[in-house]
Amino acid sequence: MAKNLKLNIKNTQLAKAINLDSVKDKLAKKKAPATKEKEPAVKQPAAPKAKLPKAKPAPRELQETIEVKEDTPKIRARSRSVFAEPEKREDLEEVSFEEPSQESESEVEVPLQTEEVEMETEEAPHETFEPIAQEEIQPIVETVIEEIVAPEPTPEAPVQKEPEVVKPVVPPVRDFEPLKPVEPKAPPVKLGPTGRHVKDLLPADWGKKKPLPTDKPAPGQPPKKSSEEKPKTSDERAKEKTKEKPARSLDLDLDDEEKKKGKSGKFKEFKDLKPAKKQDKSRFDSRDRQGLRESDEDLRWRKRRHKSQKYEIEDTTIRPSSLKIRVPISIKDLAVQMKLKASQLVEKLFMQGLVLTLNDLLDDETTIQLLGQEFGCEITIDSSEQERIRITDKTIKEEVSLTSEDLLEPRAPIVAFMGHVDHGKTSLIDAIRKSNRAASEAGAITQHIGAFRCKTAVGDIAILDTPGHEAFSAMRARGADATDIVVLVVAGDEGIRQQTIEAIQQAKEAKVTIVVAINKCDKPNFDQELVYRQLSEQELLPEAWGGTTITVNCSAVTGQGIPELLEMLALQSEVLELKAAPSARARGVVLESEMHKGLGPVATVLVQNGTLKVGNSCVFDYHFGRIKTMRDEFGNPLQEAGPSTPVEVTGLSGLPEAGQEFIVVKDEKEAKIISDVRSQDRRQTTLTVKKAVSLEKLMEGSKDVPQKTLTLILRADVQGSLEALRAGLLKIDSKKVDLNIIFAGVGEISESDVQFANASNAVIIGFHTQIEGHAEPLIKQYGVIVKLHDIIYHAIDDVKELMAAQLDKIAIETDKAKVEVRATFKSSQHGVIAGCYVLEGTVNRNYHVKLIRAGSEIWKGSISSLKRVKDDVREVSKGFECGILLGTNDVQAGDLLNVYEVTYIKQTL
Ligand SMILES: Nc1nc2c(ncn2[C@@H]2O[C@H](COP(=O)(O)OP(=O)(O)OP(=O)(O)O)[C@@H](O)[C@H]2O)c(=O)[nH]1
Repeated sequence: MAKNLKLNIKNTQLAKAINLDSVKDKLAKKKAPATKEKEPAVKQPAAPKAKLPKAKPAPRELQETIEVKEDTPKIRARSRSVFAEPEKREDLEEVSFEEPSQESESEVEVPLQTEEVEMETEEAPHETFEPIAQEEIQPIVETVIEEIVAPEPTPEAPVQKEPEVVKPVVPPVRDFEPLKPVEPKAPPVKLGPTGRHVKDLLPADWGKKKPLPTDKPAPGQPPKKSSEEKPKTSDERAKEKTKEKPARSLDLDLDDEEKKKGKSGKFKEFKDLKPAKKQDKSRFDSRDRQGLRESDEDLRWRKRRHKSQKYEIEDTTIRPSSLKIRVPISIKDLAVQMKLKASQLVEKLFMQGLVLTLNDLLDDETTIQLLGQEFGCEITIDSSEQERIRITDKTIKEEVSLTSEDLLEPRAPIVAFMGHVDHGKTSLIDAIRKSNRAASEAGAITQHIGAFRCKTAVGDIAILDTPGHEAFSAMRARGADATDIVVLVVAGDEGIRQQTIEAIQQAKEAKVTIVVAINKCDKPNFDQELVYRQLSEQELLPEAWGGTTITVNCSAVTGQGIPELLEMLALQSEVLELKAAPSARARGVVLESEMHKGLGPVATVLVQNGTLKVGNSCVFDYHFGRIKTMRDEFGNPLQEAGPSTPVEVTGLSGLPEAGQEFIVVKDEKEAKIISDVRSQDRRQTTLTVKKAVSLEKLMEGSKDVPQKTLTLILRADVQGSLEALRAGLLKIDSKKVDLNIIFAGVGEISESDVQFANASNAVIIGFHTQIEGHAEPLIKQYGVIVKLHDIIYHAIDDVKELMAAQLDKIAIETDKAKVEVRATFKSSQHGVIAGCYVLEGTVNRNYHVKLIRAGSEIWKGSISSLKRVKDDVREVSKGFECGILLGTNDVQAGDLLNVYEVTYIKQTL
């Protein structure tokens, strides 16, 4: 207690002294902040003077104190109050008694108006001193004593007030600003809405590097240095005023160095290199106001980070250690999958002796796997899709042979009627079907493959009527492939002809049973023996002659022998043990296809195994479809078609080619996948073939390349006719003219066909088709040649003529007369005129002349003018004189003129 009392007394005395001093300090602080070291020295001598009876002279002492502490920075007093020890908390209390109005005034002052602040701080002591009388001071002292004597002074109370006092003194320092020593005498600054001072938001060199153009030195005064021309910040002004030299910013140091070094200094050079950047920095915009502007250091750091990140991305490319790919694959695609550059693969392949480009295809598994090993990647070949498309690898016969006997049932034979033109195939089928198809056929030639299912006395027969003309060889071959039995129709009055022989060969190649129908037995010149002999020559020895070949004499007109023929077919069917599995998925072959205007692609298919149902999803080689409708040969709708049934189906994605196989798959998606894969493979194959062909042509080019080309566009009503036409045209053999079919399609000749023909200078050949109404004006407009035919060999002959027309005509020279030049006459108008005498023959003015001098030809050309005396004449005969004007003036007396006629003839293919 005693100790506490003693302390209280001391504190009381001190408080009295400090009370006065605090007033002095308060005034002094506003004038100049004191240093921390000097403060005790100032305060302690003031303490004994701070007695209450001697309160009156206090103002004078204060005045003296103020004078003494004039240079003492005010901030020291305040910063001390913040960090003061607990026993010196009186100072803090004093600070709390400072007039808030003055603090607030100084706090709201704008730093750039430093002069005004200084003026206020200088005048403040006078203003404060005069109104503060002794009476006013006394109660303040008492209050202070009471507070200090209080039994439990709360140390937090002054601390809570500290931020209010200190906050304006210590300016907020931005991270990117160079740290500056806290300026003791820095005036309170005004903060912006962002909590930062405007100065801090400005670039460090803002306002320093751009002297105002109007800032010229006053007359008579020395010109200011560049550094002096810069607007001074409040900090600089404070430094100048206190005449202290604290650590300066980097910019100022550099400026000093620049002054020392002159214009050749490094800093100067740097500034010169980046003037634009400097100019940008001097801008002050909303980004600066919001504190979003990045400093140079920030930008440099960002660049460094960006660079390092980039490097890391390149360096950390993750390459697969194993891959599963499909073959064939292009080098480009393989590189993408291996995360490599294509050039790297090309380089490795080159090292292995393979010169390839990016788009070349790799299909050799070993090469691909070796390539993968070079880059540490294990490559396996994905054959799942290849297996998928191999669903038709097994033939239908193989598939049936592998089917369980329980599932197999006997099926109707598929019979193809083949033979020479007009030997009576269609008539014979008609006799069987009791229908008459031949009457409606153009040129009495069967142009389309037909398919029928006939009910006969011996059972059902599926009949294919194949065309007889040679152009249909391809179709016939396909017909033979799809059939079980070939009925070889031979007219008994004519015997075997060329196309009969072809049909025999195709049937033999297809290993199909042959039954010979010797037709037209009703004719008087029917010769059975002749046909037997010819058959035996073709290694088809008739049964009648001890062979195995079945022959039947018949007549389509009278119907003679037709039942025997059907019996023979049934017998052969039994021998062949024709069976199929109706419960299996349907498989078969496309016989015909055409584009129907309303139905789209329509195909005639022959079901060979299984049962085809409406709604089945099928793959037609590289086309697919879902069976929408199904009809028989009479147009009757069907819901399903069993083995050996030809039907017409719709719902296809495209127009399948005759002879292509079809197979039913799980669903439409599966069908699409398979057709897509097949299309892709086909494209690649086509590209390879084209490349090879072009290379071959290139090699042949040096020998004999056709100089002329006839370009064609083909249109036919159905796919079979189109192929037959194309096959017939491609058979035209010519070394002089090349035939180029740029498009072949089913349907009418359209506008686009005409435009295409015009663009490619092509001729359009229409076979069993017609021209669309809109296309006709275009044909006239462009002058495109369009040839329409219903008979295939007429179309082929027409094309041959067109090909021949492409060839240049051959000039043939025929000697007509011999003429001697006996004199020459010069004409100012025409040149030299030869005065001639016709030795032999007749000279016509349309003839040509060879000028012979001393046995050699010196000129060759046409006669420009032929005259008798002064008259132009058409001809001059032997023994007459005439004047001949040639195309040359080099004519002399004694020259001979060989007169000849030039005629042109067409070349043949
Ligand atoms: N006398 C007689 N004439 C027949 C007989 N069969 C066919 N013909 C005639 O022979 C001609 C040709 O008959 P088609 O049935 O068109 O002959 P095709 O073999 O089908 O001819 P392509 O369709 O060109 O292959 C027709 O005029 C028939 O009338 C027959 O048995 N006796």
